[in-house]
Amino acid sequence: MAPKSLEKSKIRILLLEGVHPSAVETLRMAGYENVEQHQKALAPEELRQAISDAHFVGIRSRTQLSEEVFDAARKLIAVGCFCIGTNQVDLGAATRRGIAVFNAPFSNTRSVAELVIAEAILLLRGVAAKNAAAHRGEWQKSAVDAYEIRGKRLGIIGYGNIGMQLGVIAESMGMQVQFYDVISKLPLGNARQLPSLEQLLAQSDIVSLHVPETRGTRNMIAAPQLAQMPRGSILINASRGTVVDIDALAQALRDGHLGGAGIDVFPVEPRSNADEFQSPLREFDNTFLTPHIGGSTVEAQANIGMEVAEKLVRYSDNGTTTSSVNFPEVALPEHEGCHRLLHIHHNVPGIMSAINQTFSENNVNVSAQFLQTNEAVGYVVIDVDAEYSDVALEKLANIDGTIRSRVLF
Ligand SMILES: NC(=O)c1ccc[n+]([C@@H]2O[C@H](COP(=O)([O-])OP(=O)(O)OC[C@H]3O[C@@H](n4cnc5c(N)ncnc54)[C@H](O)[C@@H]3O)[C@@H](O)[C@H]2O)c1
Ligand SMILES: O=C(O)[C@H](O)COP(=O)(O)O
Repeated sequence: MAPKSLEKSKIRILLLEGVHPSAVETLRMAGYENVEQHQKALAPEELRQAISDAHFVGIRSRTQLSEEVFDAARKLIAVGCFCIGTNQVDLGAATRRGIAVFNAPFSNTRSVAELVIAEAILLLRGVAAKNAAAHRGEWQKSAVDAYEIRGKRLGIIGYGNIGMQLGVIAESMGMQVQFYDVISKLPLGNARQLPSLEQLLAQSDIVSLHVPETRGTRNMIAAPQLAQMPRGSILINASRGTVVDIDALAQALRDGHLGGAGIDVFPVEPRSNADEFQSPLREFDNTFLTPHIGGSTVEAQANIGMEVAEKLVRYSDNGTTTSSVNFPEVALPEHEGCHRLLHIHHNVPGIMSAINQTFSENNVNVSAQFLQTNEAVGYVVIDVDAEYSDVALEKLANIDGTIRSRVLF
């Protein structure tokens, strides 16, 4: 028997890692009351247990949703990443199971850019080291190696949402902004795109990283790249910990080649605030080491809570996938007066004709149809008269290439 539209009270939502209360409020306002919240990431076994009967899960950057975890998540319909990065989710595994993944691509960008600007100012003034010394009772009043940021060259690696915003703020403070990106990007203000990473590194006083975690960005800043940076320059990384070779950075600081660093993300981060933070960078006074808080402001978290919860609600209520990171994007109208069938299938030829043929053979009256595909999956949404939805859903579920189907009413 084909599955029925679930009552909202039966839709179980699991929120991990202290997702902001604005998410719960947004879900409740939309009628979703069955929400289980955890302030921390769960250990792997606990996670598999907790996710086993969840229809939606909300995570931040710490929870790893691997193939194994998805295997345990038998009822999962969608994942909400209440953050920007989605590298913690095996997107291929989610897609193969017909699980949509959403994130919040904009809500914490300003918070990251502000932190980077603050660190750039304080590192160029030598404040990190002078502050650490003062805490030990040392008085280091001196103008040696203390600079304004005005007129200095800021090199941004990854000119996306955060990189662009950072560039605009930095330019308003008098910095010369240049960037390197794998894609040609329209520069904002007077920013300049440089053709190679080497050029950017060699020509910047401060380098700030804003790339995602991918195979191509792994250790993109290692010993050879650090050597290309001018003596006394500053490195800031608030992107992902895998992007910088931390041992090579420690060596560059030890040698005095770099003037300082601001590092917010680490190759290995403590699982919780109760665990010790271990890093070869702890010995250096001229570094800011922050616990992955680039996006951790009250404003950002509240906005992210609302933004991602709204996306989950829209997907659950009417099938809209706008801004999904792994699903074809379909923005759908209301479906009052009819039943809506959602069909997620492998993107292979013949599926649409099979659907249309079986509907026509069974006299299913279709009032609207929406289709979008990406290279992996097709997503077709079909509005039918209520009396046909049982038979239509059953037929849909049996079409070759079907990953998943459900009905909304
Ligand atoms: N520290 C934090 O708390 C925090 C907060 C938010 C985001 N982040 C991280 O910052 C990253 C960037 O965020 P965003 O919103 O600007 O992302 P974005 O997708 O808008 O921009 C990323 C940019 O990097 C470019 N890029 C990708 N690979 C590259 C490469 N090998 N070399 C040069 N450029 C490359 C892309 O073309 C794109 O322009 C996120 O993926 C996330 O991992 C961290
Ligand atoms: O990807 C992000 O948005 C950041 O890394 C923030 O992650 P967090 O929500 O775990 O702080």
